[in-house]
Amino acid sequence: MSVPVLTIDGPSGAGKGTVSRAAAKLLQWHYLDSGSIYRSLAIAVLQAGVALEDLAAITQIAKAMRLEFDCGEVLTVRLNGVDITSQLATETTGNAASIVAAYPEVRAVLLQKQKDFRQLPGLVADGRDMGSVVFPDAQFKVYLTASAEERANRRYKQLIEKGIDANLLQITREIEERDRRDSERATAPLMVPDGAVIIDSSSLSIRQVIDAVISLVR
Ligand SMILES: Nc1ncnc2c1ncn2[C@@H]1O[C@H](COP(=O)(O)OP(=O)(O)OP(=O)(O)O)[C@@H](O)[C@H]1O
Ligand SMILES: Nc1ccn([C@@H]2O[C@H](COP(=O)(O)O)[C@@H](O)[C@H]2O)c(=O)n1
Repeated sequence: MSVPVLTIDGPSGAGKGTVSRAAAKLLQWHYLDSGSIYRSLAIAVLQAGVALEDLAAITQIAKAMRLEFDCGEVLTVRLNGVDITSQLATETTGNAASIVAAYPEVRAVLLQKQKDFRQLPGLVADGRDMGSVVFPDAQFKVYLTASAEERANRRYKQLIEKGIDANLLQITREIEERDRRDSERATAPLMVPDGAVIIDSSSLSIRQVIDAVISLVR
């Protein structure tokens, strides 16, 4: 029997990470934060001073980069041996990640790295194409969404709590731009995967969403 997978896809700020981490903990399954792979690549590209249009150099960096994940209470990521956790959550990183993630060549290089997370006793995988491309045979699929306004408010609060300077209007614009780029790209666009249960969390608490997701699996 194949290793069970619960995929949680959706737009930025819908609550995928929060809900996926909680679900993985409750189920005692592994956790894949696929966005952090694209974010790590974006950091590597920015650190190397490579332009976000330079596909050949970006693909090379994607092939060569060495990532280590520590999925404790807080996800820790090391890029080529250096802890980059504090840079992962910034909007600069997220926006650059969404640009490099649009290249099919880059996605092809990173596909196997994501599939390798499928280990017993099971996996909760969070991203944009988990249920459609990376784990199309997943036993449980969720598409988690919320209104752009609610997602921008959540992101704003999250950044302020982390002590990161933020502007609500700018975040709203960036979320809408990221939604557009992620949904309109030709390869692995953000979409509701076949067989996914859609949860709109705009007026649900985090607890209510976690309960709904867990009840699908149990
Ligand atoms: N149902 C909810 N109600 C209120 N706040 C929520 C809810 N779900 C998540 N949040 C909050 O919204 C913020 C964004 O959540 P999270 O980082 O999990 O989203 P995400 O979908 O993983 O975003 P991204 O794809 O950009 O990483 C967090 O501060 C989280 O606590
Ligand atoms: N499966 C995925 C996951 C992420 N991306 C791209 O990375 C950006 C950052 O992702 P976060 O979930 O950490 O916000 C996101 O905007 C996507 O462009 C992806 O393409 N596929």
